[in-house]
Amino acid sequence: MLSSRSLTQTLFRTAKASSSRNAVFPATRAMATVVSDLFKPTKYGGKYTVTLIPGDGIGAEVTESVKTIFKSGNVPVEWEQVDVTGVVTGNSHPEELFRESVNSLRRNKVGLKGILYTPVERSGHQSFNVALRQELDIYASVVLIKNMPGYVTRHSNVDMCIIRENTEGEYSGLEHQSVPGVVESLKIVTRMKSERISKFAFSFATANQRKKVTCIHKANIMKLADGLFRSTFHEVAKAYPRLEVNDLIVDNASMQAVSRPQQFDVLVMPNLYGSILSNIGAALVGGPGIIPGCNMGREYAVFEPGCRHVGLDIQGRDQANPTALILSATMMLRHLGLDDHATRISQAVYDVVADGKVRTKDMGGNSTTHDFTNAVLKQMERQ
Ligand SMILES: NC(=O)C1=CN([C@@H]2O[C@H](COP(=O)(O)OP(=O)(O)OC[C@H]3O[C@@H](n4cnc5c(N)ncnc54)[C@H](O)[C@@H]3O)[C@@H](O)[C@H]2O)C=CC1
Ligand SMILES: O=C(O)CCC(=O)C(=O)O
Ligand SMILES: [Mg+2]
Repeated sequence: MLSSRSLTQTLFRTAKASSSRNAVFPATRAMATVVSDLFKPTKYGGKYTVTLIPGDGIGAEVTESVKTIFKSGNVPVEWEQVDVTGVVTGNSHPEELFRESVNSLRRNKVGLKGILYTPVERSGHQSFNVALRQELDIYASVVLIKNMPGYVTRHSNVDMCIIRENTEGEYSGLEHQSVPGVVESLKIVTRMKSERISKFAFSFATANQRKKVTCIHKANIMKLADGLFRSTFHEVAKAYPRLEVNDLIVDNASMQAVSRPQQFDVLVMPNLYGSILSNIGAALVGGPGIIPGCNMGREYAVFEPGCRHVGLDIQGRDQANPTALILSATMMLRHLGLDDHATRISQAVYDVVADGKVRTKDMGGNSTTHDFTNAVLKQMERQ
């Protein structure tokens, strides 16, 4: 097994800024440029087998988009699809399918995933999304928040990377009612996991020629838990004297993110703050439909939309923006060393968005998921 040192050294080695056409959205490329000597997924018959979890809500529709694009682009990937769902109905066996998805990911080491629904009201139903991250120890969530060329939003020049501890913190799932009316919810923070995610963030920043790493916390209130996260971060920072380092309380960071997001470069934080800031960040540059993401560990990598939205309200309407999943899929291709395929597809997506004629509703247009997919296919043919 590779050490976490070799992991972070090999993970994200690429230039942040580039004027080349293929680097229109360089940060996404940077995030995804994973030198694939890390997990060495196996090719059978010239193809990689990748676990595919479409997920609930809009999952089936955006997954279909990716499948169509991969097929048309002759991408050497064979899907092993597991239709695990968080929606509980009378006849389904959600636990069995969940186990099947974990086993498939253990075999293949790489997965592409939509989002699984977690009912708010139902007690005793743990989030499969969270359980998957914990079981596979895919501890680093990486989400890039960057303006898409040609798509104008309130802020320009936003380019920040949110690195989020993915396996503990507020998502530990340890809650109990001590006596009726009194609930204790445990937030677990460990030195080991704080150190590991901090090292990941610094290595990522170094490999991508980024300048600054900011730790986000609430150590003024959670003095022990976030205090440990923050002090561990500063301890790790000593090994990276070339990087500018600071820390910020999460409340202030949220305000700064909506008023002056350009000040942020790489941010590292505990689990829940990562979820909230990823959502704030998405809103800054175009919404959850365009933000790709990945979950990285020492042995496995699972790529999924960075904002992790289910989209139950628009399920089955051909309305979802598939960009977030397509770009997550191109990150996965770079992880597999299939850079040419990745660039061809991601460039087509950026061109379609920049052109502005085919845009889904969330981006102010009237086009359907199918329209967008077809526009990407046409653009790929033109290249
Ligand atoms: N409710 C759940 O089961 C889960 C929730 N979460 C977390 O909770 C937060 C809130 O989740 P929900 O309330 O379920 O949000 P949601 O899934 O209802 O999404 C919020 C809004 O964004 C829209 N949207 C999302 N993805 C889109 C796309 N690709 N194209 C077009 N429109 C899109 C949806 O239609 C919806 O109007 C998320 O940020 C996520 O991190 C994460 C996993 C599961
Ligand atoms: O899995 C869920 O239901 C919620 C998880 C979440 O908020 C996230 O992954 O950002
Ligand atoms: Mg979330």
